[in-house]
Amino acid sequence: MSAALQGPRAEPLTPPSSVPTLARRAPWLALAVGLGLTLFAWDQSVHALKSEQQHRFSLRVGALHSQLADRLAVYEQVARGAASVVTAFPAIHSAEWRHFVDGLRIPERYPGIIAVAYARATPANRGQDLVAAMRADGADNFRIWPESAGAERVVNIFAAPASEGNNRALGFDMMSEAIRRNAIERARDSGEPTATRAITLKIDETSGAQPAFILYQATYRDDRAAATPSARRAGFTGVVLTPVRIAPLIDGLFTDDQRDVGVEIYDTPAATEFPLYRNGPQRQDAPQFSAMQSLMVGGQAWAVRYANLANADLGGQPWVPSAVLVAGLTLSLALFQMMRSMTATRARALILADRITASLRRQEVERHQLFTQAPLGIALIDHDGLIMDCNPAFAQAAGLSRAELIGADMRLRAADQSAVVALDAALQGDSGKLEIDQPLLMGGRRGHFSLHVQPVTSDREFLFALVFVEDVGDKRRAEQHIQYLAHFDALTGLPNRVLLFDRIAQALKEARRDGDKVAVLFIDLDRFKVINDSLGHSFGDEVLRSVARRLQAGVRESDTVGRLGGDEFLIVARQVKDPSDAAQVAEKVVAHLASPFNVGGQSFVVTPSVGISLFPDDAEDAEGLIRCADIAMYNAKESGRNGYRFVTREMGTKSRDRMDLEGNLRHAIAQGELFLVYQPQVDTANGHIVGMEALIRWRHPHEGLILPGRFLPVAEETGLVVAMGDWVLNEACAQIRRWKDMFGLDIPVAVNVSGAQFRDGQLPIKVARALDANGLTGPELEIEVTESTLIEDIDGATATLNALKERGVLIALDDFGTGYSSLSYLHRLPIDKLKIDRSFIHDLSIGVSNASVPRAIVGLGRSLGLSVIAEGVETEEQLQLLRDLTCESYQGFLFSRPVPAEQLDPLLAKLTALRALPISAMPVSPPPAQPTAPASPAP
Ligand SMILES: Nc1nc2c(ncn2[C@@H]2O[C@@H]3COP(=O)(O)O[C@H]4[C@@H](O)[C@H](n5cnc6c(=O)[nH]c(N)nc65)O[C@@H]4COP(=O)(O)O[C@H]3[C@H]2O)c(=O)[nH]1
Repeated sequence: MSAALQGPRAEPLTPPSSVPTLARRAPWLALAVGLGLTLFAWDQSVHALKSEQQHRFSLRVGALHSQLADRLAVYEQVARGAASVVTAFPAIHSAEWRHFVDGLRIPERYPGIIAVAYARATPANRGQDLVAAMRADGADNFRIWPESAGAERVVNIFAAPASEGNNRALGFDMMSEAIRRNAIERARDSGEPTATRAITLKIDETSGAQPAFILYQATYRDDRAAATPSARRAGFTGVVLTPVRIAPLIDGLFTDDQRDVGVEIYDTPAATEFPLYRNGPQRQDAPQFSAMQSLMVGGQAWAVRYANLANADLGGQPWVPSAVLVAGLTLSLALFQMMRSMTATRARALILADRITASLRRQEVERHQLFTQAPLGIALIDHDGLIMDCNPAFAQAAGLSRAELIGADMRLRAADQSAVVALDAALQGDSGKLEIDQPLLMGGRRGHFSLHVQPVTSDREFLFALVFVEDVGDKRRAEQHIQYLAHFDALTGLPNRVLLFDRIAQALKEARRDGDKVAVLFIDLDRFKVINDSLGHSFGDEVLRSVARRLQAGVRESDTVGRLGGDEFLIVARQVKDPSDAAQVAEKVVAHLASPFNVGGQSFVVTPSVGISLFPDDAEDAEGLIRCADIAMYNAKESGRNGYRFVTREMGTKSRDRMDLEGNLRHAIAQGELFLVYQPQVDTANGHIVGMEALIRWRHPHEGLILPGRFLPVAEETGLVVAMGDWVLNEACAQIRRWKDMFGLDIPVAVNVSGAQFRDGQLPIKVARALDANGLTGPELEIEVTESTLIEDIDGATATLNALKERGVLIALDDFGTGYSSLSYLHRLPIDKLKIDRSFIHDLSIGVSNASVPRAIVGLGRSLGLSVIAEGVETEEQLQLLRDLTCESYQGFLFSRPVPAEQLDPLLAKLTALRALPISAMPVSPPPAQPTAPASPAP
């Protein structure tokens, strides 16, 4: 198949170069833009969230800071209030102080304030007065401490609510300690609430450091003293002090929902290392939001740092950035995917388009190849009958060039009118087929063409007509040849059986019409098988061709000579008025074949046996006539060959008998109807029995004894002869065994084997089995085979004979002298004995021959070292002649007919006795021939 006609190859699905780069990159660009926008939106949403949270944080910080400032202001108010009380009641006693402070309900309302105390300023030298006054007020153990002091003392005289710690602080000179002193002096000078830096309160010194501060509010002798610092210093009477622990102060300030904001307080804005207060566990290094605020506490600047703790709920919608991110990514990827699939679809579409285009191109090429290379002639004809196009095969069939054909008017130029009709029909929409034995177009080549004219339409509209042309010349010739082979004999060229039947049928039709007779002559060549077997098939074929020529030359033209097969010919003679007309034809046949044939340098005579049947006398159809002629031919053969016979009623009966015989023979073996007779073979010189030949007989239940000449041909034709031969072999061996046991028989018994047994290939095995079964060694048995059997397949026969010889049996060549072959093969065969055919012995007695053949055979035997026996010796004269020829032995009616085995027992007994005699006592002349009469009908 040409490459153009091959199917499309599987191509990889890669985008073709025609898909633009931009289109291929578009999904990636879209993905990049999508991701960019997503990140931007996410960033914006994060910023918005942060701003919102920052704002909320600021609001909360503002609220917290105000709360803190407010509380401290309230605490300052407490100090101020207490100072007002002291100013109003300078002589206030400790009980009244306690009463006043208890009324403030400090623990509940002012978390972190440890006490509200009052310290009185007194010059150092008036300290004892103060102690005395205090003791007089009920504080028995009151003393001022520490004792070493400056010129001015400010001594803690009242502290409420009463507690062990507060009581312990009584008498403490606060000017003795720098931080306190500093604060008191600022308080004294300013008249405003003044706080210390962060300190550890005296009451906490033992229990552990807790950041605290003390808020001082100075008291004066009268309010006017507050006008200037010096006036205030002059009118200074003491200070109200409120020690405050910072942690409780702040802790109590915030509600639970405010605790997610971390607060750190430092007492100096510069030192933010160690906080006075921290409400979170640890300071966060990088809190999300933080703010530093300052706070004035008693004239002391505090720094307050606010920061959102990790768990801070700053409101807003924190999920929004994540949602934006997820949505953006999803959308970007979806867009990417969609664009990719759109690009892939487009790419696939382009690939498909490419493929379809390629496929269309290929189809175009294929159509063109098909059109140009088609062995069928194709022409396209338009609606005017003009040739639009045609392929080379059409041009070749037409015998014109393509240029001459294109545009030619097919209808005007067609040489055959039927082609014009078919074309007209096609132009009208009808297809048609025809065969023409003309040129396709006038002026073109003549040929035998098969034309098929086919209109081509689309939507019922005629497009053009197609004319297919096939040159069927060769086909027709082949068909004619096949026809010829089907009806004619390939070897001779004569009509065969099929045509003969046809010719007879035709002749019968004519004869019925004209009231004539038809004669059928069945011709079989005598002894043709021998020619074929001995001289070879090609020789036989040449003889058959020569016979055919002579037969044809000898009949009228209206008669038919045919060959049925093998050496059987048939002549059908018409217009036969009388049987004598048929006889004349037969005589002519015999006469024509009478003169010798010369084939391959050899000259010989072939004689025919002819059987004649007549219509309507003998049969009314071909089959019947041939069967009758066949029967008549057999009769002619039986009657001595080389002649003709008309079929008779009796012949028909005989033929039927033959068929009956075949049927009965099949049962004969099984029914035990066969038996053997034995004919002695005698030494010509001394008359001693030297051997015996076993011969088959059939005792038919109705017909009595039947000789082999009648049933053997049937057995051979049907193949029954093989089974029959097996039986003979076994029976003969069994008889040898019996005779051996009875008389110590030591002469061979001969058994005939047919050609079929020989060809069977099993003969040596069967012989060995028969010998073994009867305990025989081999030389007791002699196998007789005819010359023609050997010549059929000389190599196969040699092998069989050698195998038999190896087993020890003797071989005799039967009917010797009747064959056509040269005798050159003899020395190659392991033969022991030649048997001169009885026809030569018979000829001796009637003086036809001068004994040249028997003499030659005896001479041949001697030269080859073979013994020679003559068959059919009936007279003393024949015996004498054989003695003269020094032929060693003979068999024949003269000595004994073939007889059943038991009839030979006396002879064999005698033979045994003779063997026992000394040689001198033996008779010199042969014993008188005493043909033993057969027990049952003479065999
Ligand atoms: N006119 C005349 N005939 C004599 C004379 N002496 C013997 N004959 C006959 O000559 C034939 C000799 O046998 P054959 O040539 O082998 O010829 C045999 C042999 O070819 C064949 N045949 C016989 N028995 C068998 C057998 O068992 N197997 C096969 N395959 N063939 C057998 O049948 C042929 C005919 O056998 P038979 O009828 O028994 O005929 C026998 C025998 O009866 C005589 O003096 N005058």
